[in-house]
Amino acid sequence: MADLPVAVVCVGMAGSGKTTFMQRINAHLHSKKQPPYVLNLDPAVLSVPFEANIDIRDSINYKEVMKQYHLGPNGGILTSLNLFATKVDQILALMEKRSRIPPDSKTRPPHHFLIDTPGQIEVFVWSASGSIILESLASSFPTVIAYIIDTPRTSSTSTFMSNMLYACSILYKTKLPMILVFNKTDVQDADFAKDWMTDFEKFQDALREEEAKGVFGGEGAGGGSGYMSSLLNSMSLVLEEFYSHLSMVAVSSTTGDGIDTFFEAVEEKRKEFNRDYKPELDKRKKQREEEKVATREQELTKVMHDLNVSAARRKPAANHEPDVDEDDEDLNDADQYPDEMDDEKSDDDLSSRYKAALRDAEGKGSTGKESFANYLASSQAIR
Ligand SMILES: Nc1nc2c(ncn2[C@@H]2O[C@H](COP(=O)(O)OP(=O)(O)OP(=O)(O)O)[C@@H](O)[C@H]2O)c(=O)[nH]1
Repeated sequence: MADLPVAVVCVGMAGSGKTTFMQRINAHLHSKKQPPYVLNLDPAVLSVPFEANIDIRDSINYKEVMKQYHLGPNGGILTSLNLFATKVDQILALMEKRSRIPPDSKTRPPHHFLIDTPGQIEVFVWSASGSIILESLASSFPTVIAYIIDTPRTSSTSTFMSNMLYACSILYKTKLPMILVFNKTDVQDADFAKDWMTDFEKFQDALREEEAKGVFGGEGAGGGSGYMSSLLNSMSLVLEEFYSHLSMVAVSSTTGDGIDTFFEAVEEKRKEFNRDYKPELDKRKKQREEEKVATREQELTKVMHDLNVSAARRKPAANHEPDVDEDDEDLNDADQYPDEMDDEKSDDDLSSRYKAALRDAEGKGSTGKESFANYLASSQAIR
C-alpha cells in the first residue's frame, strides 16, 4: 500500500476556497514534476481552473437532471452525484490502471489523486453516494480528507467552534484521516486557531475577551446570560480529544504559502491511514463478508429445510412399486436418475448447487456498493 497514490479529497463550506486550493496544489505538484490525477465531482461548477482527468460534467448534465427530475439546485447536485456513484467501479478501474503504469512507460504513475467536491458540503459528506465514493476510494487507495476553512471567517470563538464541530462530524462520518486546512492566511493569520486547538487556556482568554466586548449580545438569545460562553467553554473541553487526531496547516491558496507543509501533512496522514485506518477498514470489510456468508447459509438452510419437508410429504408415494413396463426398465438406470441413487450425495450436490445459485443471484464478485449502485441506477430510471 505504501507505493499507492494517496487520494486527497477536498471538502469545505461554499466559498472557503476549495477550487482555488485545488488549483494551487495541482500547480505545486506539476512544478515538482509529480503531476497528479485530478477528479472533479462538482456537477454544478461552470468552469474549473485546472485540467481534470475525470470530470463528472463529462458524463452528467446537471441542468438536464434538474429539468428531467423537476429538482432544485441541491436536489440536482445530489441526483447527479447519485448517478455518478453508479459508475464508481469504472472510475476506480481507471484510477487503478493509472496507478499501475509500468515505470518504463513515458507517463509516470501519479503520487496523488486530487478530488474536488461540490460546494454544498452536506450533499457530498452526508449523502449515500458520497459515502459510496469515499468508501470505494478508501478500499483501493490511502485516502485523506482535506477540510478547507475560510480563516478570516473563523476568527471569532463561536464561528471557530461551529467549524470545528462540523469538522468533527465529517471525521466521524467518513472515518478517514483529516487535515484542517486554514486557507486565506494572506488575509488573516491562523496562529490563533493553532493556539486555541493546543492550549485550552488561550481559548478561554479569547472567550472572556469576546464576552467583555459584548460579542455574544447583551440582551436576548441567552447571549448576555453567559450561556453562550459557558456552552463554548464546555465544547472546547469536549473537542480537546478530537483535536489530537487532526493535523492543522495554514495556507494561502493565493500566494502559495504553506503548501509544502500541507504535503508533509498528507504524507503523515498517508502513514496514519495505512497504520490505523486500513486495518479497521479491512476488519469492517471482513465483517460484511462474514455477515453475507452467514445470511447465505441461513437462506440455504431454510431452502434445504423446505425441500426436506416437501420430500417427506412425497415419501409415502415413493414406497409404492411403480408400474413399470419391462421395456421401460432402463429408465431406472443410475445414469438417468443419479440423484435418486444416492440420497446423501444428492443432498450434498443440491446444497452446493443452491450455494452456487445464491452466489450467481448476487452477481459474481459483486460487492455491497455495486448492488447499491444498481439500486441507485434502477431507482433513478423509474422516477
Ligand atoms: N485572499 C484570498 N482569497 C482566496 C483564497 N482562496 C480562495 N480565495 C477567494 O475566495 C473565493 C472563493 O474561492 P473558491 O475557490 O471559488 O471557493 P470554493 O470553496 O471552491 O467555492 P464553491 O465552489 O462556490 O463552494 C474566491 O473569490 C477566491 O478568490 C486565499 O488563499 N486568499
